[in-house]
Amino acid sequence: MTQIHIHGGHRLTGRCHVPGDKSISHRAVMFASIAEGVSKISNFLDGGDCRSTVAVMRGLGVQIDEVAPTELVVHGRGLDGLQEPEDVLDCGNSGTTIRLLTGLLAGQPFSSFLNGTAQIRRRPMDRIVQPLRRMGATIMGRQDGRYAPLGIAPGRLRAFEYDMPVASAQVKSCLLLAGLYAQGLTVIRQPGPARDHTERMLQAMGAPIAVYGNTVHSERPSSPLQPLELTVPGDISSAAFLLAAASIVPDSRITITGVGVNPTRTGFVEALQEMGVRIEFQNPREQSGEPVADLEVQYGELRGATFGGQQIVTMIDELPTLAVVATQAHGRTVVKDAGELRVKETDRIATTVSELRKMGARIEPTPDGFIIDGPTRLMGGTVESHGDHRLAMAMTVAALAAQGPTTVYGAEVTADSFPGFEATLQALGAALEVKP
Ligand SMILES: O=C(O)C1=C[C@@H](OP(=O)(O)O)[C@@H](O)[C@H](O)C1
Ligand SMILES: C=C(OP(=O)(O)O)C(=O)O
Repeated sequence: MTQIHIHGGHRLTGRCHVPGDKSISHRAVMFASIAEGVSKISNFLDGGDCRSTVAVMRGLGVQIDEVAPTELVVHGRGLDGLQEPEDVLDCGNSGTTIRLLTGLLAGQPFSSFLNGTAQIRRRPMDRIVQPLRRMGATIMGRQDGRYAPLGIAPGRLRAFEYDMPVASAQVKSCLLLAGLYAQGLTVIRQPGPARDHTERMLQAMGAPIAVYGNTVHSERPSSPLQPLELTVPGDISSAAFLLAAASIVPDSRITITGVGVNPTRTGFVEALQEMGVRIEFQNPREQSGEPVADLEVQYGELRGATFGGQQIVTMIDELPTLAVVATQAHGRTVVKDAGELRVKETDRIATTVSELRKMGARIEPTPDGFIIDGPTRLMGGTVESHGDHRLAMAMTVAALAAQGPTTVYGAEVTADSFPGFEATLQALGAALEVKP
């Protein structure tokens, strides 16, 4: 079990970059697989979750060449070219992989079986299975389709209209993909603006995806999808750990280059700004249909704030890290409307509270979030990841601002989404070492 040993209090300075965006990397490989022709994907995220997607697409008969770990060439097989897999498709720890793939596979003329780790088998799948069944899909799973493993029978789908009960880009994307294989026009209404990488990428490939505010339409393309030539922007969800660290370790000032700043993903940056952190967007540009900028952040005085409503979906994966920052802010920080945190890799409300309390934080769980009172002088100690990459990295950030040394156990999971996390922090001046 990998451990990270951290000595807090060393300021962070300099420039760095973060690996490619996880959400965009997953989608690029999946969508390139059903395009007609050869796609080139650069700055692909070479992390555990996206490697699961590559393995699954290979299992469906797609040739994917790794020119380098972050440079992929995908030989698209066209909309109707996927092949029946010979074995169960292993989605590893990745919710995005299993949920998007189920939508893609529900309308195929062959059977497939999807599974993952024990962690994936605990996460809810009824949110996709129920609407897909309404489209005519035949999907089996434990507890009537609530949990993986999932078995998908050959299916003919019909379009439908659906009001999503939760703001989830995975559910939306799953249904839009199913819509590409359904007869008629599928209409999806989302309660808030969840990340829109699926819409942007499929539109750029020529798919008939139309967006009207929070409503998205999908239907069967009348011509083949065009292949991609795409450089994946840096992952703002990975940048969040560095932004947080620089915000709470005195005298820090860093610049993170090439970060994707799609407005459906910038909630954490806006939250930090609301708490008083100075963050500058420099050199704004567009890269492969996504907005990108360099982000400069510096340490400063922080104040507590309240976050809820539609802002939550734009920073859902960053909320454990926001809790860490809130321990250093003056006054009370409240996070509400974030019940979705309970069904991620771990129950992130419970695990964030239990681990931060070990370092002396004043944090209370609520059914749909947490309440943090600050500022608190965090004390170094022994904490664990619970097998959750976001938690391992959030606790490392807490340790950087703490008094005395900290050990984060179970830290091998940082590579699920941010390979090079520890080395990036070391290069910025953090005092930490990794023990395998
Ligand atoms: O679509 C995506 O790429 C993702 C959507 C979010 O999940 P939900 O759709 O369950 O909110 C997020 O938590 C996950 O890390 C990636
Ligand atoms: C929730 C996450 O991912 P997934 O749902 O793809 O497992 C995450 O990366 O924080």
